[in-house]
Amino acid sequence: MSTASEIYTELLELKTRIGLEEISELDIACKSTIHRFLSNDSALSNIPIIKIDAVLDYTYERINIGNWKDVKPYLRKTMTIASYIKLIACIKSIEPSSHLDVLHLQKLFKIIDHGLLFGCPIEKEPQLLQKCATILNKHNCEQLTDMKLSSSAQNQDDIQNIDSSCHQGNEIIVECPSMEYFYKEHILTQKPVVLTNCIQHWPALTKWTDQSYLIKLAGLRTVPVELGSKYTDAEWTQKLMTLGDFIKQHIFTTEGPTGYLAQYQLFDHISELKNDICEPEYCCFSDTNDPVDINAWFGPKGTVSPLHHDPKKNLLAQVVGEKRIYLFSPSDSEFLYPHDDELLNNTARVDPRCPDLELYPKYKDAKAQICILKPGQMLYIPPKWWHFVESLSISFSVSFWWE
Ligand SMILES: O=C(O)CCC(=O)C(=O)O
Ligand SMILES: [Fe+2]
Repeated sequence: MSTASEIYTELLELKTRIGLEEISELDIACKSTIHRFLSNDSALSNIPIIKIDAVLDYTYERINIGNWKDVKPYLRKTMTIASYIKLIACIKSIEPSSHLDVLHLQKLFKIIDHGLLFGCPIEKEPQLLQKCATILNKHNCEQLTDMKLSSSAQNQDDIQNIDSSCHQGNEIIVECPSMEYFYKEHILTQKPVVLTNCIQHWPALTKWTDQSYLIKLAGLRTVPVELGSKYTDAEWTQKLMTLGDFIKQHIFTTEGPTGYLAQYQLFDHISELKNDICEPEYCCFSDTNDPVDINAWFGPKGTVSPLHHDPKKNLLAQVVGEKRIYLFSPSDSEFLYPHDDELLNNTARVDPRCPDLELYPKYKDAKAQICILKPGQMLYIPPKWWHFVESLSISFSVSFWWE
């Protein structure tokens, strides 16, 4: 295990990758704090943490005023750079010959994750904060193995123990189709399909069934979690917590509100996890050069994504556990009673598990395709197809959205 001073040295090497051009619009006082750090090795000891905190507080406030999409990139870049400086300053304040303990690591990962959640990549080193996290992880993985889980055997069983009487519905399953077949039969015709045998090689398929692997790799990392049974409920909310706390409080207990790490770009945040998955080749059938949006969906048994549709093509890969999915064609929209509200008009009012035919009589004309997605399978959901997703066990899925 490395000493604080060795880690400090390694982290400091990344400093040369930071340029000031990208934050030239920044307020002069903040800029001078950052500039002092960048221009002189020894200057760091002269910058009290309180000054860096002031830059972080100022930037955080500016970022959180108004609409997220209107935030100026220089503010989010400042958040990234100031988080890096704070990280360096914090390590510098630890006795150089000592080893980092869990409390140190907790504090340091909080700084990195705050920067990743509110900042954005800087040009010359888009992976700046991810690299810092990798450096800390590499040197200190042993520390994290001690974080014991209070998992009961029963909950572990939850991963595998599915009611085998669930019928397979009327979906089609195709074994690893050729690129040509998939393009002609599914992309062009916009027909959903369950694909088997396409992701068998993913390390995630074996690694992620072991929660202690996720805890060891990323237990101290902060992630956003949705709380509440579904996003259409009034009491639904979101919270930031560490992945370790999420696993302990929401994966291995059934008390309290359902927690769902849903629709989150976890692989941009924790880059080590990306090595466990692989972007499917079918995503190359694209009309743009935009990167594929990869999202994680990790939760206990009983998470529900209400009936909704998305604008992009989607391959939903099931890694751990099973999900029941109801699909409806876009031509069934009028039978599903979409909300009128602009924010929710891609979401239907009907719950296909127990449709209220008095309230929603036209639902009787809708044609559901139901499938149970199993580990190692991938469901292709064409753009605008309605889908309702319920987890039947502890579940980890990865979605690939592309245009
Ligand atoms: O798995 C889920 O809960 C929902 C997935 C979904 O809606 C999607 O991938 O677009
Ligand atoms: Fe969706």
